[in-house]
Amino acid sequence: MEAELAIDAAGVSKSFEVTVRGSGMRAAVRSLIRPVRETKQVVDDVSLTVRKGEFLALLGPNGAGKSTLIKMLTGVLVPTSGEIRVNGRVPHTDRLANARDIGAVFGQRTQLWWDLPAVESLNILRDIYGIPRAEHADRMALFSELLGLAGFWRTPVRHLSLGQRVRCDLAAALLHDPPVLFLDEPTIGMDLVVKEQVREFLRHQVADRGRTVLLTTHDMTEVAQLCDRLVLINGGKVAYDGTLGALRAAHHDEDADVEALVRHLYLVA
Ligand SMILES: Nc1ncnc2c1ncn2[C@@H]1O[C@H](COP(=O)(O)OP(=O)(O)OP(=O)(O)O)[C@@H](O)[C@H]1O
Repeated sequence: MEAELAIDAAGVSKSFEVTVRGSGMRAAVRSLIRPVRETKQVVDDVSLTVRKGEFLALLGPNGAGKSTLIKMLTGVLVPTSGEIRVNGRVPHTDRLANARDIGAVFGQRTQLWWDLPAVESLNILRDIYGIPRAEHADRMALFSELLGLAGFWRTPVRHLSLGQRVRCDLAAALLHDPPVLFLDEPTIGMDLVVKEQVREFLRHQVADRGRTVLLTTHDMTEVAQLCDRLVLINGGKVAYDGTLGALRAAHHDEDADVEALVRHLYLVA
């Protein structure tokens, strides 16, 4: 892998074995007695390289295969075929070392302990990662300031609003200072002011801290504001890989609305 690549995926595919059921009671009973299995191709021969310090948007319609791809890049899922290197490692075979060098936020699901205040989860993560206390205190102070956590991080996670909880998840993902950050719909459920605060935080993470970020989102304003490059997945395949500028140029419209351009890509891909 070239030294400047944070992520290098070559010909990656993922399929799942699923049970096919017809509709109606009779079909449901038949499927219990003799289930019909079929292979569902969810990610199909995806090749993708991401340079260190790049802010990449991974876009695509619902069910396109984005989360499945991220789960393979983080080592949660094993590809059916193809090769993945993240920070030079194969994520699913070197999970422990990989976990030290990546952070991940899945907006729909928390990684924090549900019954504990977020600050306690962050303290447990400090011990798991072996972060020196002074470093931990500095990062906590910074995250508290930039993400506005102090107002609610002593509340049990289960009592937090979605937007509050995801901000705590972001702090947890970055606590061990990983060079690569995976964000799967991180601003879901956030109000306008908090969204802007989180975007500013993410900009700082890339511009000042040099992190590599791979972001999936359905919010095209976010993409236009944050990302250097868009990779669009449709039906498990890469349908577009390039900058927003190149996409606009291809449409001969420098001011074209990013949402309209991406919608067009969804339809033609
Ligand atoms: N474990 C699984 N078993 C069977 N099918 C699965 C599994 N996980 C995901 N899928 C299917 O794979 C497809 C892609 O799902 P995925 O979650 O990767 O999509 P996505 O692009 O992240 O969508 P969204 O934008 O809605 O979050 C969907 O059709 C989904 O039902």
